[in-house]
Amino acid sequence: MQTVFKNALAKYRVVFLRHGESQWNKENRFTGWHDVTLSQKGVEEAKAAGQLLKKEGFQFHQVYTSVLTRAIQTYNYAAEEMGCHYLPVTKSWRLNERHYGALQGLNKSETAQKHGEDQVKIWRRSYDIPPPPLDPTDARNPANDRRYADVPKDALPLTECLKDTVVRVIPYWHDHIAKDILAGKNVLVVAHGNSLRSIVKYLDNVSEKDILELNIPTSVPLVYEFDSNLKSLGSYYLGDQEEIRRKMEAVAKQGAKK
Ligand SMILES: O=C(O)[C@H](O)COP(=O)(O)O
Repeated sequence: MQTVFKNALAKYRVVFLRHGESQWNKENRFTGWHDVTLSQKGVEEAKAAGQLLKKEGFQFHQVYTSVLTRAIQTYNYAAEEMGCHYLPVTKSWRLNERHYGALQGLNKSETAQKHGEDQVKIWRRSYDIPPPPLDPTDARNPANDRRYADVPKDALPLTECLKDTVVRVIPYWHDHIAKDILAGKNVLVVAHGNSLRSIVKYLDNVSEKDILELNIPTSVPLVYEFDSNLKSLGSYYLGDQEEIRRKMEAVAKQGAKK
């Protein structure tokens, strides 16, 4: 079974999926490029996303993930449910979460307690204000991680604002993902809250002000439909809309004081 487009003018579509809850999402810690695994709840969320995509008749030709374990695991658990482990999976650092700089590892509520909720919202959601950077001598500098050995050193971040994330993600969208979609492939992109916010900002031309309020829930398939020129005709989340609203609100509240 193949699902029909919601918009009668649509020619293409893509499905985006934020990874399921990770161990550090569970502990409410800034994660960024730190590599953590899914929590048990995250595993269940990933499986549920796979079941939902299967039930709705989605079939894919090509998958993209970041090079972070939580996104790769999410695809693997979802693929188990969809019976599509055979699909080609392209992994790129360009789809990684936004680098959270020196905030990585800190608890979000405790950080709000210390620096104020407004400051934490700026660090989490502003378009062009990055969190404090990692010291280049910090062992967590991505240059020390062999998974980035092929990435030019000057492209590896020590912190990123959303604008920086847009700069690394959108060329990848054009050079790889969009080309596959235009070639008629059904594509699934499994990535992260902020790498997906950067794509949504680009596709829907969201203003720098409005992007502040955009929160992407864990492991809920987000479907975009496009016309023949890959212009967005709208998007929708699959699943129980009330539950999805609650999940988005929960993401927004992670930066609240205890
Ligand atoms: O990197 C992280 O901490 C999360 O995955 C995304 O966090 P945010 O919703 O606080 O930006």
